[in-house]
Formats: sequence, C-alpha cells, structure tokens
Amino acid sequence: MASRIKICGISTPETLDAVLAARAEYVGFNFFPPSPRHVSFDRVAALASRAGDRISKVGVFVDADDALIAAAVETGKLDAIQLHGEEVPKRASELKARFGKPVWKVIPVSSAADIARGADYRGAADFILYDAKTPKDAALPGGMGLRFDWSLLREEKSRLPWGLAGGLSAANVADAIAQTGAQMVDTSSGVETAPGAKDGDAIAAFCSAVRKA
Ligand SMILES: O=C(O)c1ccccc1NCC(=O)[C@H](O)[C@H](O)COP(=O)(O)O
Repeated sequence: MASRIKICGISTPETLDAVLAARAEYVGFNFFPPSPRHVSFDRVAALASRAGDRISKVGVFVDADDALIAAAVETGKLDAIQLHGEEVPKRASELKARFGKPVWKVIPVSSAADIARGADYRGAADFILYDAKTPKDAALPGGMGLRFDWSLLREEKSRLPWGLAGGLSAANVADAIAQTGAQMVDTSSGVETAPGAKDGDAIAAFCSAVRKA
C-alpha cells in the first residue's frame, strides 16, 4: 500500500489547491509564530473552509498552551494535533483527552536512543512522526530540510503507527520509503522555492514519487 502523504506548512489558497489536486492525505497548518510557515487565525479559517473534508487538517504546535490549541482546533477545523516541541507523554495524553483529536508526537532523531523514545508515547499519542533533530541553536525545531540516518528506523519498536519527516523531496522520497517502509511521509521545505513559499509543481512531483515508490 502506498505511504500516506502530509504536506506541511501550507498558508495560501493556491498551494492548498495544489495539495488537494495531488491527493495528499494530510495538510499541515503551522501555529508556531517564529516559523516562516505560520498561519494567522483569519487565514487558517479561510483555508479550512476551502479544504472542507477533502483532506485531514493537522495543526502543528511547539509547546503551545491550551488556549492557543483550542483556538486553532476550532478555527482551523483541525482533525489532528501535531506536537513538535518538548511535550512529555503526560501532556500528549492530556491534550488527547481535552480535545478528543488524535495526537501526533514528533520525535527529533539523531541517534538510536531517540528512536527508542517513540515507545514512551504508547497509550499517550496516536501517531509518532520521526523527524531530523535540528541543531541546538536553530530557530526552528522542524522544517529545516535536514535528514537523519534512516537506517536507525530498523530499531523502531513503538508499536504505534509512525511516519518519516526531515529533508524529504521528490528526489529522495522513493528511496526513503524503500529503506524504511514508512507508512506516512511528510515534507515541508522539500516542496518550496524559499522558506514558506510552497511550489505547486514540487508538491505534485512529491506526491507522484510517493505513489510510484
Ligand atoms: O516547518 C516549520 O517551519 C516548522 C516549524 C516549527 C515546528 C515544526 C515545523 N514543521 C513541521 C513539519 O512537520 C515539517 O514538515 C517537518 O519538520 C519536515 O520539514 P522539512 O525537513 O523541511 O521537510
């Protein structure tokens, strides 16, 4: 079965249309203010209404408080909550209970020990997204086009559904799927011409490469 696809960091109607046309399963809306992909509530309301129920809408949060998540879930009609900060399993469980939405926990990876942390979220999160760990002084914890050593995923034992992110593009996603068997693949900067500027042709090429993999 083809891997599912998430295109993250969509902030314009034109690029949302490209994601819908390419039949990705998930679109990510970014609620982390320092990100070049951050969306305002006004904008996300318009995007959510344009998308309707044609795609699952995932909100991306970094150590956000409940008030921000509540406003985003409501305004962006979110189907899932992606936690991209240092949220511990208890926090993931609390958010799952409070909002009644699937919670995705991102695990930043640079070593085998990081992959082992996926299992800590068993019973707390619904889905694990393994992404490349960004440098300590980096402005963003994601969306930086960095890859990690995919062979580390041979040790994946969380027993949760999981996906792969970090430096994926049309050029390498087939190889990533072949090496890891990822059930879902996520990209952001790999389908951009500049940080935050998504490219419709690159989105189409990415989705096509996943389906051919
Ligand atoms: O993309 C961002 O700007 C971002 C900022 C803060 C937290 C998470 C962010 N992105 C979340 C994603 O799910 C990205 O798709 C993932 O990190 C992969 O990014 P990339 O390596 O650029 O494909």
